[in-house]
Amino acid sequence: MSELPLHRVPPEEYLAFARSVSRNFYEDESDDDLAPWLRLLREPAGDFRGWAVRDGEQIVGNYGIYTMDVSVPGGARVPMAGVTAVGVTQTHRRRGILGRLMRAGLDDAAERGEPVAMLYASESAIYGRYGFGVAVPMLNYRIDRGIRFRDAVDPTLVRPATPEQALAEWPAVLDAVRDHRPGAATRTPEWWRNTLVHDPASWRHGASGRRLVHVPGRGYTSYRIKDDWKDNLPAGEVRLAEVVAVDPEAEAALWQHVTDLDLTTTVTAGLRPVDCPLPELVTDRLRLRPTAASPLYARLLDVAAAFDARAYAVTDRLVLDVTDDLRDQGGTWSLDASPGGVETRRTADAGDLALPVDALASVWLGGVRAVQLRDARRLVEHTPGAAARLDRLVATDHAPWMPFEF
Ligand SMILES: CC(=O)SCCNC(=O)CCNC(=O)[C@H](O)C(C)(C)COP(=O)(O)OP(=O)(O)OC[C@H]1O[C@@H](n2cnc3c(N)ncnc32)[C@H](O)[C@@H]1OP(=O)(O)O
Repeated sequence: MSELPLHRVPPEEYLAFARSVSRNFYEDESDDDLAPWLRLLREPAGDFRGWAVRDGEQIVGNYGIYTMDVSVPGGARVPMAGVTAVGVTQTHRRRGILGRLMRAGLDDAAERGEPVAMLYASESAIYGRYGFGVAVPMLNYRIDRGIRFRDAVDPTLVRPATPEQALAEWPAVLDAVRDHRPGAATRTPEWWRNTLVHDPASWRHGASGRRLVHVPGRGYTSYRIKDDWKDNLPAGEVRLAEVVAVDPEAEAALWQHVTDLDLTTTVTAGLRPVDCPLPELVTDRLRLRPTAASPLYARLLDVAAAFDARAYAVTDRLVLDVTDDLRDQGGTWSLDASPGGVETRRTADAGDLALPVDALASVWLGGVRAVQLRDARRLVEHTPGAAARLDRLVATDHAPWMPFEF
């Protein structure tokens, strides 16, 4: 059987592309529901790239990349291919269509000089084979209403925000947080409008429209409330989109606000950093129930550029013996770093440790410890103590964090 044709999707085909994405996620979105997303795909500032495989007139495979950047330790921003909208029609699965789309997307990203591709996976078993490793582990919290805080913060700090105010002020708050949080991306103007202004009913999943509140210039959150009643008593759920704050007082004030809203009993907060201050803000932490969130995965496309872009905690030199079955990033790399500078280059020296490229992506932002990878037999130490030395080298003050999905 001949291979189905794969092509780069031009903007005039984005509606057919979006319909295909929606179908492959088993969603029945109307063209009206898809309109805000289409505006985002067509936004010149977004520079979206899409690929599709066709069978006759029908798109049977879709794959997209948002042109983004990601913060790295030290505060620099690195170009990043944000892989999204991956799907293959039910009747065409397990014939290698995703594999072909993935190769096309990663080739394009590498040619454009993006040293890393990142994605959220729908199912965790899919992307390791393409060299993606967990780079930003995160937590979800389910929180009881009325949880007690150690130190009460002035509740009047939290103010309602209009979408216009939020559009004007919140991007700068997110950007300031990225200076000390590796792993975070930002949004284009149209993306912010989809986050703050546009709100079709299909995005609400039975909950209210968004409520926007902020500590002006210092922090923000938006949430929906899912109204519910049990035994004639209110049992609503506050569904937080993201809580982002520059300073500890603003963060505490926002948590205090969202965890004591009348007519609710529960707060759900997704995609929190593993060092979220919330458990330390409260006296009764067992009323916070953390579970593992869907992590952000990374695929290194240029090991030297990715490791040269970030800052290091101590001075050391390690040789990493990397295997990469899919692309050209395998081989021995010398990582020669100090708080003052870094040089990552290919070397003929023997490796202090050996690991696959997906495990190297897990270590890149300090999100997963090399010692843990060694203990799981995903990294082999040739020089005793090399894994712990790598951990000391890549250590960061704050854990990596990506506050939103894409
Ligand atoms: C970043 C994102 O957008 S995540 C969203 C991903 N999309 C979805 O989950 C929507 C529903 N699922 C789908 O559309 C499809 O099943 C996809 C896109 C996940 C996979 O597409 P396919 O064309 O079937 O994948 P393809 O045939 O290229 O499979 C490649 C390999 O991955 C494996 N694989 C594919 N899907 C899965 C899965 N869900 N779990 C485990 N392994 C998988 C295949 O078995 C195959 O393995 P092999 O190379 O050892 O034979």
